[in-house]
Amino acid sequence: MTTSHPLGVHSEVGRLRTVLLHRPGNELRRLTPRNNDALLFDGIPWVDRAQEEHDAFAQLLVGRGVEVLLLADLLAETLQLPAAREQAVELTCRDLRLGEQLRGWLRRHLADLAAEELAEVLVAGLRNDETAGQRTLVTALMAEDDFVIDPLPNLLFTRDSSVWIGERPVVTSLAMPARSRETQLTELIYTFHPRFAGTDPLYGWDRERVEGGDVLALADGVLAIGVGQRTTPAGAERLARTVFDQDLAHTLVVVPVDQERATMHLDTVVTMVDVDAVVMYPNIAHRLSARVVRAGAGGLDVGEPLHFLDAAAEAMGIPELRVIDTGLDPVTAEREQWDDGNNTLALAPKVAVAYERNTETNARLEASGIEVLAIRGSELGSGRGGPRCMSCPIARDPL
Ligand SMILES: NC(=[NH2+])NCCC[C@H](N)C(=O)O
Repeated sequence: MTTSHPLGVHSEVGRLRTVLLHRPGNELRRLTPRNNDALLFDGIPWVDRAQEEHDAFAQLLVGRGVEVLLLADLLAETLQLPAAREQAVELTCRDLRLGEQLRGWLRRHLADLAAEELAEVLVAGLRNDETAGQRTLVTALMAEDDFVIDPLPNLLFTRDSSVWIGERPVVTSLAMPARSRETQLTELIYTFHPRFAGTDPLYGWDRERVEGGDVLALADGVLAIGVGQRTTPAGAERLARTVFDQDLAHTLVVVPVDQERATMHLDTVVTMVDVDAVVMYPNIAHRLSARVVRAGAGGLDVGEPLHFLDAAAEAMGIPELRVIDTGLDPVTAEREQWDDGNNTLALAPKVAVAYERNTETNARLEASGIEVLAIRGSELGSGRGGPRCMSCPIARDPL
């Protein structure tokens, strides 16, 4: 293990020191052609290969001196603590679909599991036919393969279920039913795990919707927040008030994003690759707008809509936010955007991890002086997320 660095994130591109990943596991084996849409996957991944791809991603990061924390390890360690276990069991069993009888059994069953086993069930879920032959009206009427506890295949995208703003971990609040339980787990980890003792988590899983994929740390004190399919206007407002009150940022750049699957988060269309440069989906680059929001007397001071690049540059206090011109024809651009070509993870200024399949976008990045570290992702990508989605930076060096 690498030596640990002070926790905190003040930019998108400062040298990455510590990152939270989730190695995909049995939760992916729950996907079927009948449930994959609801579980937000566009296909049925070959799980062994997805794990190999993910291991290679993690190895690349370790090779570059990044400390990789795995969510399942942190969760199992957290669940060693009785208070954490109790909270986990209580929240999981709240689900109304269970009914009182099954809930009672589930409480006892979960309470008896060892920490690693409990972590596994919380992530991979539990099917009706795995309830040890419980005979209740609910289990009798549910199909055998219905879930009593839903699996969390999108835990892979650790970017969304928490985000560090300065020295504070923010527990987000996810919009889609298939993901809402994820942040109960990140909240547990940040609240109880000794690695995070002394940090003070913000926000919470049961608040107005904010997803980490919509949050970009443009510069110290300046955040961009996408509002669209996932983060709601009310979520952006609550985040603004929270970060201003806590002095974690002075400016928010609020960016409306089309409410479509292809652009479910801001980071599916724009990510930073240098202190003053972004890679951006060319088909919308000209029409992405934003409002600059600052703390005002008695509330929020909300600016008029500007072009995103102008709003961001103004907020960052720089003359221009450069766009790496990927110059792609609209069809290639659309294909590579769908495959997360714009979803790069910066390891340092001008160094970014990207999916290898987006050859044209990557070639243009290289031509603009960005070192591209290409990873395979044919299986990982079936959940519609790239290197940035699959990583939650916990420590980056100041710029
Ligand atoms: N930050 C991101 N772009 N995350 C991608 C998340 C993909 C995931 N299947 C979902 O629909 O939620």
